[in-house]
Amino acid sequence: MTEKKTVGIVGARGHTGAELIRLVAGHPRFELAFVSSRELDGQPVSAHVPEYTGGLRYANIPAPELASHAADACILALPNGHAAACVDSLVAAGADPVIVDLSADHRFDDDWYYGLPELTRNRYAGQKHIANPGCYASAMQFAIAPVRDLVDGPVQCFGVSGYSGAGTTPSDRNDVDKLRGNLMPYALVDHLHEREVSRQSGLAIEFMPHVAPHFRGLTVTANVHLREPATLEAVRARYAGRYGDEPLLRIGDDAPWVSRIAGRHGAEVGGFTLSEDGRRLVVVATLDNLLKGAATQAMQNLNLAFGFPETEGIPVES
Ligand SMILES: NC(=O)C1=CN([C@@H]2O[C@H](COP(=O)(O)OP(=O)(O)OC[C@H]3O[C@@H](n4cnc5c(N)ncnc54)[C@H](OP(=O)(O)O)[C@@H]3O)[C@@H](O)[C@H]2O)C=CC1
Ligand SMILES: CC(=O)N[C@@H](CCC(=O)OP(=O)(O)O)C(=O)O
Repeated sequence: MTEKKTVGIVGARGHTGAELIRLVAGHPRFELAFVSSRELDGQPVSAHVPEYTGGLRYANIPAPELASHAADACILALPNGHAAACVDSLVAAGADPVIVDLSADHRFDDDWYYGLPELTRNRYAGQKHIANPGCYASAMQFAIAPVRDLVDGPVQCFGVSGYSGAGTTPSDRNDVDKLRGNLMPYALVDHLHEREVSRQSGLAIEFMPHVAPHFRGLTVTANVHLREPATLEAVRARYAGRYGDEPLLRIGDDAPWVSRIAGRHGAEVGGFTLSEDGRRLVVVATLDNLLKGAATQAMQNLNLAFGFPETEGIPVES
């Protein structure tokens, strides 16, 4: 086996950071170079992520010092607005790792590759700067892409996420007391993922997100008006044609349930329902926001960037 490629994770204490540590620890061709966290500075990684059995400790690495920690790839798992300082510091120092940014900071930047592998891998041309898509944005795009050319008018998407989607910085959206027995609507127009999917798909998206009391996993119900009447057979054939060979996408006749996707690496699309006139299609997509909505996708992107099989190191269910 050739030498492993080294990966640094910035923002490694967070929900997605922990999933990334697990994935890198279990990968045959990557190993951790550093994991940064201010709060866990000095603590052994294995004390927080038992799947990692090496001796590495978290380190507080401020952005200006990032370039002094060599790595073949650097994953940024920081809150929105913090990626630029890290990228600038790496570029200024002449370090040129593959950078995968989990935040939204580069999803609207044409100089960065937008890495939603199942839909954009044919646009990958060796870019070393990769913007990882948003979690809801991934589910919405999986729900809509196979019928994109049939869409008439805006697509409405109703989304419900587990509260891990809101990160670890305390807010109403990850406050378990306020969420108990509750469903919390927020950002009902102009959510960032509404803009992200509109930009990527070229369609008008109307997205209404909610956060629920469960920890992980999200569901999106997309309401798609069609230019011409369709049949269920034709709709199913389109989704099967588009996703049938995708190891991380599963298509089902029944609507997928969020409780069944939590902790799993793929996404599910199903529940195809047509109005009587065949002009209104409803589709449901679920995924684990921390995995296919974040860390798993980042690992697919890293594999792609290093020329490894795209799902290497990702537990794929048959
Ligand atoms: N959660 C999710 O479902 C998804 C999240 N994302 C995106 O991924 C990124 C990470 O999300 P998530 O893991 O949930 O976030 P968390 O809030 O769980 O973790 C954020 C991490 O960043 C560090 N951090 C926080 N503030 C700062 C700061 N000012 N300067 C430096 N480090 C900081 C924190 O660690 P410490 O304080 O120890 O340094 C922590 O390790 C975000 O951009 C998010 O939008 C994308 C898709 C899905
Ligand atoms: C429940 C919840 O709050 N979810 C987050 C989405 C998480 C995500 O994908 O965030 P970024 O686009 O910021 O990377 C939100 O709606 O902002």
